[in-house]
Amino acid sequence: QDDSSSNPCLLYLAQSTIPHAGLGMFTGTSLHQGQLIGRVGDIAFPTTDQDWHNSPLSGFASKNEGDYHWPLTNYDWHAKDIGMENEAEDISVTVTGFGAAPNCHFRLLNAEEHQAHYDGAGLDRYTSPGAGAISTWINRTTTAAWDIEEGSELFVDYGPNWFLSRPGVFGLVPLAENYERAQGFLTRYGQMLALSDDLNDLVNDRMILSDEAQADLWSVIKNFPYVTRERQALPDSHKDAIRAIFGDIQTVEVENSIRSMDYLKEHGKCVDNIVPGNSTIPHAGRGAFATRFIPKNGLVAPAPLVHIADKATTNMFGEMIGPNMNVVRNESEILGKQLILNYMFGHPNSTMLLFPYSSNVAFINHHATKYNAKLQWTKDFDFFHHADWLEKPVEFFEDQWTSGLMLEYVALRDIQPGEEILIDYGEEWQQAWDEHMKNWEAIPPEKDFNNLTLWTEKTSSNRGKAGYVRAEVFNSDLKTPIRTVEEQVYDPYPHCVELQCLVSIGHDASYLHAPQTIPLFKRMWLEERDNNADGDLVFHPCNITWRYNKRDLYNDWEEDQDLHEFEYDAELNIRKTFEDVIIHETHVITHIPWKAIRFFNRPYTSDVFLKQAFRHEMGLPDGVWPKAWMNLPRKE
Ligand SMILES: C[S@@+](CC[C@H](N)C(=O)[O-])C[C@H]1O[C@@H](n2cnc3c(N)ncnc32)[C@H](O)[C@@H]1O
Repeated sequence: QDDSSSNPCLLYLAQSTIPHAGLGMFTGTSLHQGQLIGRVGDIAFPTTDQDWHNSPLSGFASKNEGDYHWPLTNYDWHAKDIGMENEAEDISVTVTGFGAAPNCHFRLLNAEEHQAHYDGAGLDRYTSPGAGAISTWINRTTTAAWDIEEGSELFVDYGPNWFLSRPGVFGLVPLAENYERAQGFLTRYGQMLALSDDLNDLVNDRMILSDEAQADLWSVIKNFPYVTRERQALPDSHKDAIRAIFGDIQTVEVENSIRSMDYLKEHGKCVDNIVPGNSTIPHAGRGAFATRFIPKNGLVAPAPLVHIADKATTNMFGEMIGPNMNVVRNESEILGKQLILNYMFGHPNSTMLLFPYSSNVAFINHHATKYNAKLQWTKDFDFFHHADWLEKPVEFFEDQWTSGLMLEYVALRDIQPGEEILIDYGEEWQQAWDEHMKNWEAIPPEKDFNNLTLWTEKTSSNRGKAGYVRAEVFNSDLKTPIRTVEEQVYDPYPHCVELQCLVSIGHDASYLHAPQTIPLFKRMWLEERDNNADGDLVFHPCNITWRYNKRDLYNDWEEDQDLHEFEYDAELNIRKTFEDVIIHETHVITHIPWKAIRFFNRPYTSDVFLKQAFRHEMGLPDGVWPKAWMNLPRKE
């Protein structure tokens, strides 16, 4: 894997340096602060309204309620952190690679993660049967938070809530403040060992206890039965504790979190043998390409797996009015399936699904005859891969909340650098794809009456609003004037975008106590008031009513930082509740700068929600899929 010094393996999966933490991700090269880790960012999958689609039939009042827990929840990120919050009403995001494999260690957060980018891989919804079948959210990059030595384990920030909400599952992982307190404890402990405030007495070995007694005492402290996060933050060995009294816990932890390159080459698995690129297969989107020569039977990539016991949890339902007059799911109407299903392995005789989550394996496409790789169960990595789970019935996995299975993609022949990696997804998949190709109908943009995607309100005509253009396209166009409501009658924006203005809608409390006052507010847009980080900084839907040319308004407009030539007036219709009273207000705001008017993507309009989008899990062959998991009758 690492035979060329000019092309070393950049990333490894290996046993974490944190005891009992399973897998860890390690860098195969040293990194400078700010440097991209690996070759590209990771792919992200939106899972939408998952609580609602799996809610009890009495339903929730809104799609944001409820708390359906499936194994992928442990690997999910907040949509806002990934830049995907406008995809749907309720959305959580699964990210492969750095989004799933590294551990979190609050003293060693050496890897910083960024947002994903929308890119449809050239699959146009009006012309390609592949549109909507792949994730358009890619390249969520990770960079080094500081200079990192080769062989270091990489840690990302899961956020404290992740651990605070899972004490039973993951033990008491120390948070940043626990390390502070543990460091304080160590200072006192050092003073006690020397019976002196001068910690140099420790170095000079003026301690009141023998080495052996010190080690015993430390083991009593560490092994005391009532676990706390502070105690977990203390170094494991007495030797490290003494070092940490002088340096700090972080220095000791950094040293302990480095594995030698020899160890990684021998015991780790390289996750840098493939990168995404445009697939050689029509309508497939992206594919995975070899970054180096991979010999026959060599490892293409390891694939740790999240298991899901019931594939029905990926079903997405239509809506109906429920017993409490709220919108609940209609059990008899499966409208679609979560996109992530296309990236999971399954078997026609089983309800189980497996999601491979290491870097770039999600990009591996299918070819029924030209496949050059296959899947097999990992034979080593006992600290993670539970071979005995292959004998367990499906019910066992319903209560298993952490992953513990690993497949490997292995080369069936020598693979040259730059070759696309292909596997065989199986006959069922091929049949489903052939069927999809036969039935898929191209719908021209003129027939786009906001009716191509699920859960959007159809219109009877497109009024010229046809075509799918992402908000980002409008937002990056500094030149073109934003159209007023009047202009939009003749020249509307597409259905999929909405204009919003950054305006502070708060006002004097005296008004709120006198709602009989005509709730109309008119004023100029003010930087300090409307774009104030201490304020609410919220965008609200707005109607652009007027446009001014800044040349007519100001002599020195070009000195303005905002080089857009225009300013705008807008009307905002706001609904508020105050002490159970609903108040409708109109805010007329004049002279709004371009930067305070943004286009937003409307929920349920992106390719994932296309009604005709292809959905089918990838198949694992009979010889690989465990018999014990075949809980469905065999189809003829
Ligand atoms: C695991 S993903 C592979 C990566 C995907 N191509 C991408 O761009 O993210 C599986 C999906 O890729 C597409 N795909 C894979 N092999 C294909 C093929 N032979 N023909 C058409 N589409 C294919 C299908 O949309 C399938 O559901």
